[in-house]
Amino acid sequence: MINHESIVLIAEDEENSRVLLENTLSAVGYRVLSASNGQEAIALAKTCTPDIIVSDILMPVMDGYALCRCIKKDEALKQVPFIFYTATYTDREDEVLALSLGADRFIVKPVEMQELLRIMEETIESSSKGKASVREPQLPDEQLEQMHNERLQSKLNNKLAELDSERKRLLESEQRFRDYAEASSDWFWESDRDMVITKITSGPPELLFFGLSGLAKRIECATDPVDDPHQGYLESLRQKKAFQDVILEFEGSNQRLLTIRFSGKPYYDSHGEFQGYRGVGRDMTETVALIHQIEYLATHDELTGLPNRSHFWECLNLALSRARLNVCRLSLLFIDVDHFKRINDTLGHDAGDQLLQEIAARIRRTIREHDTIARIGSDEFVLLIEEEYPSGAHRVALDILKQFEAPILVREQRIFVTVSIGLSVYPDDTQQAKMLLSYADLAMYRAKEQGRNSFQYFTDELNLAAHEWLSIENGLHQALERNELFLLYQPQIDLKSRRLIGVEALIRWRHPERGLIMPDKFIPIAEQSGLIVNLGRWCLDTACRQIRAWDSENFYVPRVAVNISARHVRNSRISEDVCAALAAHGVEPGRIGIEITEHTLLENVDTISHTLNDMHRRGTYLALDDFGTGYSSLGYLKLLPVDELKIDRSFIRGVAERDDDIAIVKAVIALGKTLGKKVLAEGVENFEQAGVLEALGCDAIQGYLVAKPLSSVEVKSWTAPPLPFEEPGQAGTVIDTA
Ligand SMILES: Nc1nc2c(ncn2[C@@H]2O[C@@H]3COP(=O)(O)O[C@H]4[C@@H](O)[C@H](n5cnc6c(=O)[nH]c(N)nc65)O[C@@H]4COP(=O)(O)O[C@H]3[C@H]2O)c(=O)[nH]1
Repeated sequence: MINHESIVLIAEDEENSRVLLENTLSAVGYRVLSASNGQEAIALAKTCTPDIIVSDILMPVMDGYALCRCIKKDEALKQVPFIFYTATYTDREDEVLALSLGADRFIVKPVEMQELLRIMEETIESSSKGKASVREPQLPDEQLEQMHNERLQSKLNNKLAELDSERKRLLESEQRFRDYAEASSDWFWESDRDMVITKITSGPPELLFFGLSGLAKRIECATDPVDDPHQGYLESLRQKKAFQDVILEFEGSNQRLLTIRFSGKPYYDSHGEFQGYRGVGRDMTETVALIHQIEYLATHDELTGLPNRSHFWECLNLALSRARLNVCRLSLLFIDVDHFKRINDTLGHDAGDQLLQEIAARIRRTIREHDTIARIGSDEFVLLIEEEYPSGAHRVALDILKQFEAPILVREQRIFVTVSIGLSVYPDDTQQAKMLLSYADLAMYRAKEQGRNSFQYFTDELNLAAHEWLSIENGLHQALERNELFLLYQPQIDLKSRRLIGVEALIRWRHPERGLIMPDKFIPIAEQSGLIVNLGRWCLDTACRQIRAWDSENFYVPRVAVNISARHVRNSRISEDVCAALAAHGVEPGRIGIEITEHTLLENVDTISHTLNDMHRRGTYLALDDFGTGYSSLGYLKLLPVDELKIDRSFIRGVAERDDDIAIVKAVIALGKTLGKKVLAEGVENFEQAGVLEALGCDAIQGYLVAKPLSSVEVKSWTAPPLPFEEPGQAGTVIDTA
């Protein structure tokens, strides 16, 4: 049984072990004295003699062996039983030394606490009852000292060997990581806690001192915000989370665009404080370029560099979606080289390749940047043309045919090549991509049947329209040269005075074979081909010449209004063209009027306002034609120097019967009055309409009631319609003029 007065002295430097022993021994009734080394233990033992000493061996200042030797040399303490309790000095030699020093027991950790308690109790009991004699040192002190030193040396050697092997292990591990790092194309970077990159092992030097969040601005944003890498990366930084394989584009030195793959994870100090990010990066620029090259090779024809058949399908489907969305036409041109096989067989394949490259280059020359060209077979090319009128496509077809008028030089031989072209048009022929291609292919065969070196549309109507279009376009060039064009003049009168205030010049074409052609047949074609500007100049010149001629015949026409197309107005030289015509015939500026449609104004208001102001400043009278059909912004109307609003014929037709037409006409007249502009109604055909317009306060009218378009001679014998505007025997319409 433990004597409750028993004092145990523990010598142990390792705090946890010491506290464990203290608690255990106190719990079973020992009075415990604790020391963290031999020296402290001696001091304690001298003040209060313990009943037993339990000591570790490896301790700072004074180890367990030295403690035991001191105790055994001390007359007052040498009978105190001594137990070594060790975890490090565990060799047989250690036990021999311990017991030789006079220790009672040598216990190697770990040992069950119960077992330790039993041994301690047994040792105290035998020493107190004198059952066992006090253990004395077994060897002379010098020998013990030598043994002690040997043990220490041996332990030191062991420790050194251990440290050495640890160092080797660390070196090996470091070398391993260095090898990994050097073998890898990744580079390493580190940021400070402000997320500024402060270290980088290699990689783009521009990254040094760059903020991590700043890099996000350089990330290509995905179209889908759900997997937008930009946002994900920034969110990781905000939450100080790791991020992996973020792809970003970075402008390196010489403005070279680099693509970088970037991964990082936060790191912390021993207190868990965030210190920054560490990570790896990799230059992906070459890989990305390679991917692009692979993509390019997969989608392009090697010989000509044009998109290949599979890529063409993609382009076609995309173009069809666009055409559907923009409600416009899409023309597909199928181009096949005539007799290519024969040429190829005769010249050999290398020459054939050269020929195809030149053919591709010539076709490419005819198209605009946004048109698509592809090579879909050995001698088959396709072209996609997105345009409202198929005329654009057949002009391109003609251009292509023209490109092959000159021979191709291959190996110093002049080779004459022709092509046959088939055209199909979305949505006129079909709405399906596959059919569009087949129809163009079929049309191309028809072109071959017609003798090659020509083009054919898939449908007869388009074929006719296209050829008609072309014949008008070609004819117009000659019409200008051969004086086939002439002007008619339609009088305009003031409603109050019934006097002639001017005439509108309307163009006509006397075609040598087709007879008289009206402007709606050829003006849109002239617009498309660009001839409209020449036509406009011709009209201005003819109108001025006519004014001068009437003047010389003593017939006074105050003003001649000329229709000018949008294309001509956009061309800022219109102002000079007017001046040139006036100057050529000595006509005052106010006697020429320019009519532009409301649509022209709306589509180009910013670009043409300068031109209009210029013309107005020089005295030209400006009228806005077809007014009411384009919903002009009142803001523009106020700012632009327009003198007259011409109410469109479509509103005048119903002005005597339809409430809505009356309302519109009334509103336009009110608007004109408010803005200080004259209002002229066009297309007035009967007395009723004229009466209503007069009652509503319209300034002037033009139309069959006043006169049909007349020749310059007829104008001279024109007389104003009778006053008032009532058909004989008919009562005037009652209208609310409020
Ligand atoms: N039903 C009906 N029609 C009437 C009446 N009074 C006049 N018209 C017709 O209405 C058109 C008025 O010309 P616009 O609105 O400028 O419309 C013109 C104008 O936009 C364009 N145009 C005519 N001449 C030229 C020109 O020299 N240059 C340009 N760029 N366009 C021109 O062609 C369009 C058609 O000209 P035209 O066939 O000469 O047709 C003329 C004229 O003959 C009427 O009471 N009833």
